[in-house]
Amino acid sequence: MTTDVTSESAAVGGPASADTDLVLETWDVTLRFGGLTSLDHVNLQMRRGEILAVIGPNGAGKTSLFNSLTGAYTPQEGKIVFRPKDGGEKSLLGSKPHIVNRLGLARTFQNIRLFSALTALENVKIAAETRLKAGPVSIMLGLPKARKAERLSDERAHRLLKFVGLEDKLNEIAGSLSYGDQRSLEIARALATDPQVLLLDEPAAGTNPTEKLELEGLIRRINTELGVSVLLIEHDMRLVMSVADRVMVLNFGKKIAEGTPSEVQQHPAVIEAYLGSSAEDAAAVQEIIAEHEHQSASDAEDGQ
Ligand SMILES: Nc1ncnc2c1ncn2[C@@H]1O[C@H](COP(=O)(O)OP(=O)(O)OP(=O)(O)O)[C@@H](O)[C@H]1O
Repeated sequence: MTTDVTSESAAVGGPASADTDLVLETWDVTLRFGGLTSLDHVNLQMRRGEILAVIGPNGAGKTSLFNSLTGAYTPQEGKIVFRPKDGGEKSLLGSKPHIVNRLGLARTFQNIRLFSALTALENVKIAAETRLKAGPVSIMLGLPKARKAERLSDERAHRLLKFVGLEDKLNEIAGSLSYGDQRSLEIARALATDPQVLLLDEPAAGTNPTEKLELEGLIRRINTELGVSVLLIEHDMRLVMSVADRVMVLNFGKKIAEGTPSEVQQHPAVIEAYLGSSAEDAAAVQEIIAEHEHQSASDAEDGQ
């Protein structure tokens, strides 16, 4: 059974309430692979402008949810709706990934997918060019419209690479960059398509502590400076708890809890879900408990 720990639990699974501006919403999304139910009636409500984290033990269904939102998978049941900022709503269920991207959702992947033989700049320019109005013929003929589009995508790529901290590595081959830099490059490339929602699939995986701190700052700046809503899958609990406005927890394809980081980290169903899972997840639960104890100690001090 879903345990909602937000104060707005009545809204879960129902239609968008008039006073909540939801950018992305799912109703009862169910995805099956043969006899395995990877997502089981999942209701997601993402507010415009928020950083929403999706956590859960290995195999909980997090990537399946991302794949369903971005068109890589088509759930057998349910509804997925995106509400662009200029109004209206678009059904995403069954849409092709490039259509979903054009509508305003961009993602990164758990396993980095860059053009590893191209430079950092070229990787981002290719993504920026998907937003160009110039057609292939005008690009081939070098018509003024195409030259202008080329200049704009070049400027955009430079700006974004600076934004993610790769301005000194523009001309380095993507495959030769450090793991952390490749993750930043993937984020720049996703941002080049000008998304309203950015989906980050385990961006901290494989990064060192310094890179994690930089990533934390970057996610915040994407949210506040670029005004992009961020949906984040992450195993690193410290990062999740520090950066997310709200957290949704999946286990065995079901939503088991949802709320602010402090609400979720105190939730028995969340602790229970993580106990007995992989070593990585067991470490995560230790982080949750330690964070909670630290918070309780601070609250006690504040109360004195
Ligand atoms: N293409 C697929 N074919 C068959 N089963 C799949 C497929 N994709 C996901 N699954 C199954 O769905 C379940 C959820 O997997 P998913 O990758 O969504 O979990 P996750 O929470 O992202 O896990 P992790 O944290 O390990 O990445 C798993 O049992 C997985 O084996």
